[in-house]
Amino acid sequence: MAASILRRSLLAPRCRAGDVAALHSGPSRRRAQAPGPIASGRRMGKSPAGERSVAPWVAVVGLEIHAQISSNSKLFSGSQVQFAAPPNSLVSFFDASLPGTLPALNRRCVEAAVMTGLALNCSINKKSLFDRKHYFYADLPAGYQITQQRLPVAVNGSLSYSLCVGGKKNQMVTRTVRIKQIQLEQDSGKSLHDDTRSQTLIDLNRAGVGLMEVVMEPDMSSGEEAAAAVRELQLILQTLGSSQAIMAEGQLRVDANVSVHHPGEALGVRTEVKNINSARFLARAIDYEIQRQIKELENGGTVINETRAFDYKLGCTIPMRDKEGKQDYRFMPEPNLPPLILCDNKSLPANTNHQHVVNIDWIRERLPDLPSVRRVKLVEQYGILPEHSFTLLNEDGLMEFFENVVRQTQMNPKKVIGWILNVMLGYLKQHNLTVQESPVSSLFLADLLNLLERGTISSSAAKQVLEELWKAEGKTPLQIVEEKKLELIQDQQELEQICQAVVEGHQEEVMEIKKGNPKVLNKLIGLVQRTTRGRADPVLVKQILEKRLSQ
Ligand SMILES: Nc1ncnc2c1ncn2[C@@H]1O[C@H](COP(=O)(O)OP(=O)(O)OP(=O)(O)O)[C@@H](O)[C@H]1O
Ligand SMILES: [Mg+2]
Ligand SMILES: [Mg+2]
Repeated sequence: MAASILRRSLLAPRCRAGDVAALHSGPSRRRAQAPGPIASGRRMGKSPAGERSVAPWVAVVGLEIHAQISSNSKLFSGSQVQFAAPPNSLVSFFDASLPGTLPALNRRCVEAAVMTGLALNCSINKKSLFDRKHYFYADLPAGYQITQQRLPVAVNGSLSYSLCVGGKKNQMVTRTVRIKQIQLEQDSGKSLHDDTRSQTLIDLNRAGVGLMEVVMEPDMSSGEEAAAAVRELQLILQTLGSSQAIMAEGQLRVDANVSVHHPGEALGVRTEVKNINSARFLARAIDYEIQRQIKELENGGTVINETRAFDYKLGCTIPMRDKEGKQDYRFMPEPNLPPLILCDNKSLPANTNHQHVVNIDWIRERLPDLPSVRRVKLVEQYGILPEHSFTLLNEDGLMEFFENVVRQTQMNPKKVIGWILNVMLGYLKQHNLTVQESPVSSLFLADLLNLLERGTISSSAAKQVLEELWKAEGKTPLQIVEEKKLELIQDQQELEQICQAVVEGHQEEVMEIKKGNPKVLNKLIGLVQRTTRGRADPVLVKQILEKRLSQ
């Protein structure tokens, strides 16, 4: 069984995200608990029954995530930070490394890193240091990046994330990945390759922008887990406001370190897939890389410690030529920046100007509710399912939309969530719209649900009204109901007549019901609704038909 799973996955030209995860066993695990095995074909000799036993592989994944700090200016200079500005329009002398320029640390960036560290359960170092990391690249004018290598601002944290598992993906499990450290560092510039002129142009707008590098311990074991962890981190950063974390704008870039080994043996050699800026591609890149390494090792080859890139068009990883071999970064202390000293309530010097210190406790007291807390509150407050609370938070603006509707309608939140997730979200996805772009406002949806709740319209009529509301012509739900005459028919006599006509015209169905097949009744109810364009009161219709058919 295990071997057959392996064969299938090795033969598949591309890994499907989830193939590997499906082979893992066990709940959340720390590193001491080895990640679940992946079936492999490594021959281990014959078992007593004469079958060849197979040693499984274990995949190990560790992420380094660069999050662009949400700040108006850069980490060490006053230049503005702005996406898609004209090239080289946001560059100070310091960003261009002109001699004689000096770094001046941006307080906002320090606060963002402390806030993020606290939200990720890290210890915040009251003293941290800046270092120079040297490498030569055209978009790094100084020849080094200022980072925190020896003593970063935050260490030893953890991040809990949830994902769906099981054959039908209907079971949610929560796992934890340890955070090794969070360091402050500068971003580099951007190289723009002009193939037609065989030129490379440099844009330094991004050079010196503040980044937080979040380094995770190698506690994960599949692309799916990594994608779920990154999504949770993204939500946390956005909740804190420490990074906008928009992946499509390069504000959250992930390097995925991947290795495989046999259980009980030392961790394998890792490769590093660089600069992935989509959760979906991250999952695909990791799962591809795991299978590639297993295949390589099973064919007698070796895995080399190299950096690779993910080609999303081909769905595979390829070696990067620019950083082959082990690089010597010649780390050295940054001589132009003193140690970064933070304080807390206890160590706050007397008579200090608050502008001149960063107080960890002050930041801790002002942390907003994190996504995990918000989800629990949503479940408790509205009685919705935990998995629905995930969807509400995962879709940008959906939770606010839901809460606005709930505030303005008498409908039970448990019913409202169905309309939001099944009807609204389905429509938005189908038309590739964000919640903010929804043609139907929360107020109009609430009005519509109120009409339904009060029994003014049926649920099928409500769907028709929604169809009209998508057109965004400014008409209120009530106006649409009146114009299209969609009010619920509750007149007993009128409904009796319609039901009678349906019964008379469908004698075969009537016989079926009388023979004891009650399901056919729904067909007759459906026919009444078709005649009335969904306006008949379904409760009354059912009563009338049941009475008529029992005679
Ligand atoms: N055997 C392994 N398999 C998979 N991942 C690993 C393994 N060993 C370490 N890692 C992961 O590799 C990453 C190492 O990141 P770190 O920033 O410490 O070093 P680096 O990659 O050498 O530096 P750089 O910041 O220059 O990329 C961590 O995320 C860690 O979890
Ligand atoms: Mg790193
Ligand atoms: Mg790395």
